[in-house]
Amino acid sequence: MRPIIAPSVLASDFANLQSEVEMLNKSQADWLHIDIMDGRFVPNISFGFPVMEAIKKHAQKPMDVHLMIVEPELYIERFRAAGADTISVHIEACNHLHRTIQQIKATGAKAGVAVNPHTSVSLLEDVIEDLDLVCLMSVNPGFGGQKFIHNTYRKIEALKNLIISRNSNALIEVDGGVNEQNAPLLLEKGADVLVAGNFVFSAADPIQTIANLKNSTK
Ligand SMILES: O=C(CO)[C@H](O)[C@H](O)COP(=O)(O)O
Repeated sequence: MRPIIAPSVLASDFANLQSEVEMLNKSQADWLHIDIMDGRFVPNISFGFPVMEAIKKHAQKPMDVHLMIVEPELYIERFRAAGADTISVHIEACNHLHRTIQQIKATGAKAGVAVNPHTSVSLLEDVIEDLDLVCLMSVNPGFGGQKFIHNTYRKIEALKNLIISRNSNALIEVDGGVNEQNAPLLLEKGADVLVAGNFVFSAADPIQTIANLKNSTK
């Protein structure tokens, strides 16, 4: 099966956000990946509800929202109201992960959990059946344009085994440093969703670059 491609709007030209979103509408992108950073969970601040709502006004594809914030449970309903179709919270930011996953599902959004490079996927063992998505961070979160962390391949395999053993429907998303070179091996290991920021938006032809990622084969 072809991968789901989710370009990260974080790497787009914010001064021309409408045309960037229209470009994604025309492209083979499946989802728009929306990175929310609070300056506390990660050492960077991206954007919040008004920008997300502006994106939603023009987007013709689902919004995949990655919350890099502390206490995400305080804002789940607002992100859903702002247009999130999938909401991922960080396992490292949740004291009551099971409750937060149920809270996301109660809004009607798909529920995801994001996992930092240092966090073992084995910690998802008791919630994997409840998840629609696991976002494996292949860079330390907070910034686009970083180098892909190689250990991610091993984590995809471990996560895939966990998903199969628990009969879970969770998709495996890889986020950070994804490009045309590493995409085939990511897919071979079991990735379903590829997030790409700089690789797409710095390309001379982003539409063609998205098509190339979409056509990556195992
Ligand atoms: O979550 C993120 C950063 O925390 C970004 O989505 C991720 O880094 C993608 O950007 P790039 O493809 O440029 O690495």
